[in-house]
Amino acid sequence: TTIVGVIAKDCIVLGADTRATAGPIIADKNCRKLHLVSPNIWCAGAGTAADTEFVTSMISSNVELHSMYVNRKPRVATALTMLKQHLFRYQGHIGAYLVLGGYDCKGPHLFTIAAHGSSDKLPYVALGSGSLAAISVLETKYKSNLERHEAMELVREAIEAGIFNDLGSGSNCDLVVIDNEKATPYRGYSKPNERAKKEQNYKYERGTTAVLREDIHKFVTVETLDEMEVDV
Ligand SMILES: CCOc1ccc(-c2cc(C(=O)Nc3ccc(S(=O)(=O)NC(C)=O)cc3)c3ccccc3n2)cc1
Repeated sequence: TTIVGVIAKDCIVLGADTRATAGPIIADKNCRKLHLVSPNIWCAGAGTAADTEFVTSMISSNVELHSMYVNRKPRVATALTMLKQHLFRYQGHIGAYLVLGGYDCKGPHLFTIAAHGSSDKLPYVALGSGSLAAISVLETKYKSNLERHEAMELVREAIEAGIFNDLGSGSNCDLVVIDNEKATPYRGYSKPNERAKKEQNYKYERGTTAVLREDIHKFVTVETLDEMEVDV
């Protein structure tokens, strides 16, 4: 998995690859690793898929309940605290490594949260097995006050570094851009591994291959089997 987050001039951009693995097996070539927490808060997840999906879904519900209770739009800090406390309570046994990003009344916010409940607040982050490849791109090219499209391209390049240099990452790049008005998801923002259209038509007419012999074996009943002489 490669997941990244970047703070730009007027928005937050989160990105993720779409490969799900089970050991050496690719279990899903187009899974979703960007999760909606609230209309203005999203979370990218690395680690155990069930854990990242469930913990973000649970916090999404609790953030909505809290928002209704206090009668205010959700804050990123609220989601952060709920996630940290829940993950700390389970002492790392919930395998969720998260990049939490959003835009609230206090402006843009970007955090990483590790499975044990520790967190960091940073201008750009990368998590997952592809994070070393991704962070090398961000360290090289990140600058403050990136324009929206610049930040989207930087995140795409960081995710594709993970896709092409980490076997645990692959397939496509999903993005979500969050500004002070709305969040815009881009499912399949880039698809650098799309298979080219097949050059040939591999459908052959019936009869192309000659039938040399046809033996039709009737079903053998148990009685027939008993009468049959079988060489062992
Ligand atoms: C008391 C322990 O507290 C901790 C604090 C921080 C981290 C941590 C984890 C990561 C990290 O991303 N680990 C990680 C790797 C692969 C997948 S995966 O999903 O691609 N593969 C598997 C098998 O989970 C997920 C997460 C990380 C990455 C970049 C920079 C810093 C980092 N720090 C771990 C423990």
